[in-house]
This record gives sequence, C-alpha cells and structure tokens, in this order.
Amino acid sequence: MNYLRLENITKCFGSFIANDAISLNVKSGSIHAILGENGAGKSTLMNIISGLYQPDAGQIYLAEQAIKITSPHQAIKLGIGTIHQHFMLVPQLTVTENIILGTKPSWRLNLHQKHQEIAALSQAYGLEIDPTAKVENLPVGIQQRVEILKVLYRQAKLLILDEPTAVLTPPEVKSLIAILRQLADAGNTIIFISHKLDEVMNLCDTVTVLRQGKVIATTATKSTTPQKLAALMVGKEVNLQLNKPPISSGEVILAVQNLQVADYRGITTINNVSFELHKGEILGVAGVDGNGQRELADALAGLRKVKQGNIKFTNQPCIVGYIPEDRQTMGLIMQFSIAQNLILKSFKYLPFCRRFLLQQKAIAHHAQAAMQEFDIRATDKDIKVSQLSGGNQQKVVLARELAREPGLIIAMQPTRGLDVGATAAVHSRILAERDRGAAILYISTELEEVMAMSDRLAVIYRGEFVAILDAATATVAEIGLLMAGEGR
Ligand SMILES: Nc1ncnc2c1ncn2[C@@H]1O[C@H](COP(=O)(O)OP(=O)(O)OP(=O)(O)O)[C@@H](O)[C@H]1O
Repeated sequence: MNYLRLENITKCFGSFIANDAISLNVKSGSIHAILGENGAGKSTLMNIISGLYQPDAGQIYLAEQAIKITSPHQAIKLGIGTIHQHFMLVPQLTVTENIILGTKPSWRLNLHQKHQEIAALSQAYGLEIDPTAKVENLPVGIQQRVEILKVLYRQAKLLILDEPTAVLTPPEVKSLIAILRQLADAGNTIIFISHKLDEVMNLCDTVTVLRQGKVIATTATKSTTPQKLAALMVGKEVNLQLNKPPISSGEVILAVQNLQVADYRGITTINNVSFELHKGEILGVAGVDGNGQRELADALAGLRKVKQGNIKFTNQPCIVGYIPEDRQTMGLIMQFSIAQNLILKSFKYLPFCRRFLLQQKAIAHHAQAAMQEFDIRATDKDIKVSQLSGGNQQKVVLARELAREPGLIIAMQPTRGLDVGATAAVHSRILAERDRGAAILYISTELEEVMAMSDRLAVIYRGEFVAILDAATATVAEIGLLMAGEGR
C-alpha cells in the first residue's frame, strides 16, 4: 500500500518552478530516498509535505485519503514528522523544553518529570543527550539529536529526514541507520534525503531522483548503483574518485604552540595543541564532533581569544579564508543578497569601493563571475541568500572565502550539504588551492573524506591532538580508535 502519494505537485517562486508536476508513491513501511543536485527541489517538496509551503497545484494522499496540509501543526497532527536540514530549535531553551514545545501540556507541567522522560527516550534510541542543557550551547551534532528526538516524541508515522547524517559522526550514523530500519520494520514510513550515495544504497528500499524540479527516475536501490544514481542526478557521468596530485609543500606558514582555548563557558576545550602547517599542504583534523574543532578553528581565524600559547603566522600579513561550520549563522548574512555576501570581506577596497562609494558595476561583475565559477544556482545575483538551497548557500561562502587567494584556509565541513557533483568540485578546488601554495587546515567529521583530502592527519580528542599521522599510511581502524580516545 502507498502511505504517501503525490500527484502532480507544483510549486513556483515567482516565475521559477521549484517543483514541476511531481508524482511520487511512497510505500508504507519503506525507506524512500529522494536524491537530487543542490537546488533540484527536494527541500521545497518536503516543505510542502510538512505543511510549511502550499503547493500551487497537485494533490497529496495520505493512506489513500486526499488531504490538504495547511500548516506544520496540521502535518504533525496527521503524523508527519520532519527533521529539517537547518534546525528549527529555539536556542535559548533547554533540550526538554524544545522537545515538548508545542505539545499539549498536562494541567501542571512537571519539568523534572519531563527531563526524565526525555532522558529515557534518548537512551532507548541510543541518542544520548543532557535534557537540561541549553540548545544554544550544544554542538551542531547534538542539536541534530534534539531534532530527531522531537519527532520521535510526537510518535510520527511518516518521518521526513532532510540530510540527517550530514552532521553525525560515523558511529552516530550507524546507530541512526539501525534506528531508522527498526522504525520502518515497525511499520513507519520514512523519506530520507541525502547526498551520500552509499548511505542511500545501504539504508533505502527505493530511490527517486529529482532534477530541475522534475522526477527523473524512481528505482529500487537493489537494481541500481551509486554511479548510475550520480549520473541520473547530474545528467552526465560524475567521477566519484578523488584525483590528488603529489604534495610539494614548502616553508612553514603557521606555527601553533601549546594552544589553549576556552569555549563560551570559559571551559578549556583546546589544550596543549602544537603543530606546524606548511605552504602547499593539507593538514586534516579528524575527530568526533564537539572535541574542540570549533574552538580551534575560531581561534585560528581570530574569532576567539587564546587563553595560553601562541599562534604565529610566519608570512605577515597572511590572508585567512575561513569556511565556518555553520553557514547560516557564521558564514552568511541571510537577509543580504548573493552579491552582497560575496563582498563581505572586501567591500571596503578597490574595485568594490571608491571614495567611500560602493561600485555597483564591479560588485555585479564579481558576483556573476563567482556564480559561474562556483556553479551557484540562482535566478539572480540580487536574490537574498535565504532563498537559496542549502548547497548553494555553502557555495556562496566558498566563493567568498577562496576569492582572495588566502595564504591559510581553514575549512570546516566544507562539503556539508553539497551534492556529489558540487562535492567533487569543492575537493578539486581545495586541492588546486593547495597546489597554488595555500596552507590548508581541513576539519571534518567525515573520516573517509578527511583521509582522502589530507597530506597529514591530526586526530583531535577532548581538545588535544592525540596524534599527527601520515594520511597516506594511516588506517581507518587506527584513526577510529584514536578518535574514541583509545590506542594513544
Ligand atoms: N523561498 C524561496 N524563494 C525563492 N526561491 C526559492 C525559495 N525556496 C527555494 N527556492 C529555490 O527553489 C530551488 C529549489 O530549492 P530547494 O531548497 O528545494 O533545493 P534542494 O534540492 O533541497 O537543494 P539542496 O540540496 O541544496 O538543499 C532553488 O533554486 C532555490 O533557490
């Protein structure tokens, strides 16, 4: 039986057709993947199913009943639970408060009891969390868990997960996959949006590929391959192999000695970190999310105070390109246009500013060139970045940070949310920066990615570099142990 059936769903933004007569059958108790390039229309479609957007045309059937989903609240009442790509949490509230927010309160709210309930729920699903912690103080990976628990708390029958593994560590991904299989076996229906083809192949029963707002194909995962899926998404063959030229590194660009950095609470989260980074070299930082990566990156970018130790740039001045972990709060001004975001670090200088006046022609020209080079898909350079798909927002950050030919690049999860084609493009672009002579710190929780990209690989655990290894000879097993605080 089809649990969800979409018939000719169409959604336009102005003259742009984001979803073009999409028809889709999602079987009851199945895990159904939706694949597509950045901007293909996946999130728009999911926003329609979760009641955030109203379609301009088409019909939705739930358990073969024609329905209208007029609001997110109604979607929840219908048993549709969505975990969005960008979190929908209230940062100032605690984990428990976020989870119970919007649910029907009993006549007297017993927060202590609710904390216990959430703790039990999180333990039952292996998603450990402190129910009393404030969400704004949690790392991205943990915030994701809150989103998942929020949906599970509401006992949704149809779960929509928009790139849920993008922020999870390999063990967390493994446990999430097991949870999702378990939920599907128990009769829940799951829609899974991901750019990770291996995950789709491992987890999902069926996959639908979207391209430019249209359904291109629907197929059983067992009768396809990652290569075929990539080609369907992009419309041409994609090389999924990384082509890395041999390293030719030079002088030391950055020397870090006994670095100590505290987090927002004053608690030391980077301790005794020392390393050197050379011209033309990629030093990877592998580690489980929340082990001090964010504080390290912020300190190197000059955004966080150094408690002890020192950071020395040997060539002064050194332009630093910083690709932060969270593009929406740290990387972009969401209400600014693409063109404005692209000059945030250079608007004071020529050719963008002359005699205190912004030079609109130069800004427009720069935006057009960057959009072409980084394949930023948008109808116009002047649209707000809030209207871009997640992947295209990330490309705006990359385009801005790499434009000034930085001597040091700090890249934190630079391919998060990018489709296979865009990921391959970012990898080759960062490798080209390395060949140009940039020193690159590549921080990622994606172990295979960081191993493939790096020349040397530092493993971070509880704020310390527990080892710096040659990436060519290090093994996944060895790094996995070090990441877990063992095998030192
Ligand atoms: N509110 C909006 N206003 C205008 N255009 C929009 C809006 N939301 C989405 N779009 C456009 O619709 C298209 C589809 O976007 P959508 O977010 O659905 O893509 P996606 O497949 O989820 O991409 P990604 O993988 O990058 O998240 C994009 O070109 C985007 O710019």
